[in-house]
Amino acid sequence: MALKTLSAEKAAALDKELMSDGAFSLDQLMELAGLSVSQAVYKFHPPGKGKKVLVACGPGNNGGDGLVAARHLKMYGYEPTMYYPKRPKNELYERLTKQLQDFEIAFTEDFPSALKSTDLVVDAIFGFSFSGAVREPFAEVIEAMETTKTPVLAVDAPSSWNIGSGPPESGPGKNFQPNALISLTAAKPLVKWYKGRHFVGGRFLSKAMAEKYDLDAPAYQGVDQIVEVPLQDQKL
Ligand SMILES: NC(=O)C1=CN([C@@H]2O[C@H](COP(=O)(O)OP(=O)(O)OC[C@H]3O[C@@H](n4cnc5c(N)ncnc54)[C@H](O)[C@@H]3O)[C@@H](O)[C@H]2O)[C@H](O)CC1
Ligand SMILES: [K+]
Repeated sequence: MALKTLSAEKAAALDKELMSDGAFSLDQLMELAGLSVSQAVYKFHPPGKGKKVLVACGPGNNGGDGLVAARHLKMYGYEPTMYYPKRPKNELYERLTKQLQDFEIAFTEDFPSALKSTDLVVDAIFGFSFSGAVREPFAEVIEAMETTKTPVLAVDAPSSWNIGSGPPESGPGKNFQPNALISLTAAKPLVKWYKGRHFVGGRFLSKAMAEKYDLDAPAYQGVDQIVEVPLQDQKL
């Protein structure tokens, strides 16, 4: 079965529609997205494999998903450390950051050093609104994720990849191949170039909305917020 994907433009339009006609707030969508990310971490890298998780957050909502996920990970018994170098003045992100501080979650400004002692990295730097060449300080972070032997789980997209055409032809991210990916709402066309384990999450799509955007609703089981996509179904 071919996997149906959502372009960057359609993903942005769907996001907007969920928050207008769909009557969701961004807080709700981000909470569900981040909860899905935390479940994907648990499935891909259960605490028994190592509890230290370095969560790299970018300046937009992809970074917001990382902030939410970290709070849930702490609840599950992980020891998250946050790398969050660009913090726009935004009430939602500020509240999520305050929650993490209250949960005594550490923040670092030195990604390369933190990477040396972590068991897993969550890449929540860029999602479907990324475009162009990576600007600092994220270029060096992407280069570090590209070469590390530590497993990396990417949120919605491997950061630096073009949503439609995959890894960049040159520069940071050219050889970035995360070990796990959680697509939110639906896979993006970049999954064609992706080789690792793949989860889908973001369990907030009505049947009508899925049909309107020509998406297959994932077969979520019970209380799960994620579904794993078998490799053979990843063909586009
Ligand atoms: N419906 C859903 O599936 C939901 C998904 N969510 C998550 O939101 C992101 C998309 O968030 P958005 O704020 O639109 O953008 P990004 O986080 O991808 O990035 C924007 C951010 O990055 C900066 N930027 C863009 N290009 C570059 C560059 N080349 N170099 C440096 N910086 C760059 C830009 O200026 C912005 O600051 C989606 O992927 C999901 O993860 C929601 O949480 C809920 C609903
Ligand atoms: K990402």
